[in-house]
Amino acid sequence: MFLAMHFMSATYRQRLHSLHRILGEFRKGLWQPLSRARRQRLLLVSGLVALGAGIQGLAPLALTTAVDHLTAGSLSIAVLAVVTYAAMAGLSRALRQGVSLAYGAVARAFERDLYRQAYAHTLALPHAVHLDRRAGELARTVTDGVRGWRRMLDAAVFTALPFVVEIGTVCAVLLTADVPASMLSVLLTFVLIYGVVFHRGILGQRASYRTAAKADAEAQGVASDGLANQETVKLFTREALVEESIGRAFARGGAAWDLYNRIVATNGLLLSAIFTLALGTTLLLAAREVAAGRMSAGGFVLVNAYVLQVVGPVERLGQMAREVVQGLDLTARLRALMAEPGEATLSPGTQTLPGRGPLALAIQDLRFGYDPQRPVLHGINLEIPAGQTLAVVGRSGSGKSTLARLICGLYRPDGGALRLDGVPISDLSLTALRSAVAVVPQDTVLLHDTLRANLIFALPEASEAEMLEAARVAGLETVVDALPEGWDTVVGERGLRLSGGEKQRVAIARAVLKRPRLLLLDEATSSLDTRTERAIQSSLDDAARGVTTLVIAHRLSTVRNADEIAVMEDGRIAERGRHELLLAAGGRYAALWHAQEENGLSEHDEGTPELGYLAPSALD
Ligand SMILES: Nc1ncnc2c1ncn2[C@@H]1O[C@H](COP(=O)(O)OP(=O)(O)OP(=O)(O)O)[C@@H](O)[C@H]1O
Repeated sequence: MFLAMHFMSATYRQRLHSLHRILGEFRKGLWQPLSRARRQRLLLVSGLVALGAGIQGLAPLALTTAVDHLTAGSLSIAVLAVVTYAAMAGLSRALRQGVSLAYGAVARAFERDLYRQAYAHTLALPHAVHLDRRAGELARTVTDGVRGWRRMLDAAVFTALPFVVEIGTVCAVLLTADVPASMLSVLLTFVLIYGVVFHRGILGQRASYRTAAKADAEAQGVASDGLANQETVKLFTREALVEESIGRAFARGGAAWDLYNRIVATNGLLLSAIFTLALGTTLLLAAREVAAGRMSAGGFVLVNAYVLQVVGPVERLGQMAREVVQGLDLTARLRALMAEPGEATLSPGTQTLPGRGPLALAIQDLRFGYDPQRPVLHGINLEIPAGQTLAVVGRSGSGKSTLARLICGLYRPDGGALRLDGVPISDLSLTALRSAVAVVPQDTVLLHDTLRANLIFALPEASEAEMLEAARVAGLETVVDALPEGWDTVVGERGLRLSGGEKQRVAIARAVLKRPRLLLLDEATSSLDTRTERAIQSSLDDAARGVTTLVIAHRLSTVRNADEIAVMEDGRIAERGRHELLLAAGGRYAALWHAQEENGLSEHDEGTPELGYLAPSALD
């Protein structure tokens, strides 16, 4: 009654339902993308595992025959039966070992496919998702998830499958052999009690396992935060503080693991007690049958062997449940991540941009906020005719970079429209849009690779001559010449071995090499010293000639020649016009210009290029 209630309860059905859903995910995420050859190999491996389990399940029959013939005095048959028994046991073990070898290759292929698929999906997630996560968190989610799936695959092939085959064989033998029904029902009752106790134990373990794993992940987070800030830690001599907080975080994890181990040990003891009772009771019943002459000595051996054989798989099933539960916990975050829609799903446009050459950009009533409660752009209207340059200037935080991010499709507007050559960018595929646009961002992050690899990343098919020309335009040649390994210099993680200005030159060279139809320069030269900036500015002007360009700049002197200048204020365009016109109007632009002039940051005639470092606060 209790058992029936247990298995019919709503939570149990709910769990079955979620297991069904996960199996669906397993099929979709792992099985379907597998190549035919890998599937066949996995099926072959599973077939061999099942064969091994079947042989193991039948082996006690040979032992029973041996005992019966020994007691009956027919030695030769007994010897044959013993040899068969040993051969069966040996074969089933040998199969297991051989299969492990073949399985290793399939499982590694599973892992490779999963890593690739998971990282491809993660890369395709919207920009905002990446900004919201802590560095390293996504990589950890993927690694844990792949480990979890691998555990579950191991458990399915090496535990669940042999369990089904072995139990099936054992049941078939016990039902066909002449074992009294009373003994079978005692055995079945013990197996069910064992199953339920185990199931409850697993639930208790699961909660403490989660707490322990969470504490561990937090401790790892504290440690990686310390490493990521190593420069600050050293400069403030705070090593001891960081070490202590790392130690405390890991100690919290340690206490949680102690609790988990105690629960596992208690459950193990309880299960051993049930097993001992089951074995003892069944063997006593069998002994009574033998004493009453209703069962042969071989039958007694058979019962003993099969009690062990039933409990063995049930125990292994317990291990499997533990593996699956831990696997599910490990994959939980990856499964959630894989369910998040990628950029292409959120921006399902498929159109391409016809023609070649510069694109006309039209922005109408563009509205956007990162947070719906806090709008950043309040209805922007701008156009850049094909081949012209528009400069956007304004205070820090007024929304200039946000505008650039919307143009590249990194975020989707809340309202209004952006059109390239009359085509709404929401109708374009992201590949078509981003192939046409090149961006020089405020902060350039580089790949942990050589300078050459970083530059050629923009256009892998570019010739050496094209690459060198792009480097010349960006003033990168001088940087390369000064490096001992020239183009083969590895720039360090995120490009940390280069100065800000050097990285910016790589970014400019990349944009030039890409030959875009729309160029976005987001304070592209802000990290350069004034003299270098001026040299690169004129090269950039050459490169931008004939390319539609949107320049975001703080230093107004760098954009005075733009075809049009728009002044942005609190997410609105406050003024628009050419430099001279805006200056004459005496509005916000003129005020900014004069403020920079006073700070020596603007050059008001061509002959006095006395510019200093521009602190962003100079505009505020
Ligand atoms: N990823 C983000 N999530 C939430 N808010 C953001 C995000 N990026 C920027 N903001 C906010 O949006 C506003 C506009 O930022 P934006 O970077 O567009 O300004 P900006 O004009 O380019 O500034 P700066 O000249 O300093 O680069 C700011 O208030 C900023 O805090």
